[in-house]
Amino acid sequence: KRGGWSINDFEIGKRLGQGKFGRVYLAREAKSQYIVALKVIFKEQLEKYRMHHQLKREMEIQRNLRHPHVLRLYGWFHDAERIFLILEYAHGGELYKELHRIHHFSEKQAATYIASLSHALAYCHEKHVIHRDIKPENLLLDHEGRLKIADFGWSVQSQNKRHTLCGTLDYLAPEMVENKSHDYAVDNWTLGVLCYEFLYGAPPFEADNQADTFRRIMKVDLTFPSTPHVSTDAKVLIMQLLVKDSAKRLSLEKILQHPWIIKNADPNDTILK
Ligand SMILES: CC[C@@H](NC(=O)c1cc2[nH]nc(NC(=O)c3ccc(N4CCN(C)CC4)cc3)c2s1)c1ccccc1
Repeated sequence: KRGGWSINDFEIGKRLGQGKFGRVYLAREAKSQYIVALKVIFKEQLEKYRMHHQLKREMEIQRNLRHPHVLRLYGWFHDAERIFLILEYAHGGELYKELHRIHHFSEKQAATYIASLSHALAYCHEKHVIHRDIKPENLLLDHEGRLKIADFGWSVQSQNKRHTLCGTLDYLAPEMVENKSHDYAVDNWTLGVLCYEFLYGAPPFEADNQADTFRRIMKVDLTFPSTPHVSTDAKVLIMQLLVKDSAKRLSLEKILQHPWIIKNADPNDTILK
């Protein structure tokens, strides 16, 4: 399309999500009738949190990411006070709402999501993109229930200390909590946290307040409720990911070869590459 998009090209539908920097609406491109999600970010908010240039960088990255488990950013445009992102529409909504609705996922469902995330993260790491902010709120489901990592503002958000402090700490790896320089392995830690939460319905280091969550993360204070629906293999994988020394965490490749993943992940759902 020459000359770029404008808000007049779209019919806006219901509001889908609300975040710190903006809102997401269901929208339809008028000529093609193509359904998208339109994320509206207020420039004033961006300036206030000095996020503008970081947003630009993240948008460039996200635009170049093409993977079945990464939500597409088709394009963007802006007007005087807002920036609009044209995003893939994920018909199934937010994964964490599904998790809270059924309390926990089966081992097959949990393993499928962990395999999908591992494939998506391996792809992102090839492109030198570290997610750093994976949590159930950033995971969406498409019309077939397949996982999509959303919210391109990944390093934008995790680099902003204020945001992390007011958000949940449950997913932060020890090196993030200690504010050390971190590398790709933070995502492997997060996969361990997510695998635990998918199976037990709550993250492993949950506590009544931030200080206790910090302490539990730093100590890797990991306990498994005794429940019949979680196999030993699942616990072994979680223990191989929730390792304080980031160099010792299981690699993404090794996760995909793990007996629990091989046994439980649905090969159709975890699209290769
Ligand atoms: C991940 C957070 C991020 N979200 C996005 O970028 C988002 C991008 C994007 N694409 N498609 C979405 N779909 C939905 O949000 C959605 C929600 C509920 C749905 N259902 C309700 C229950 N029903 C039974 C089925 C249909 C269906 C789709 C979202 S959210 C964000 C960031 C900043 C501000 C707002 C939102």
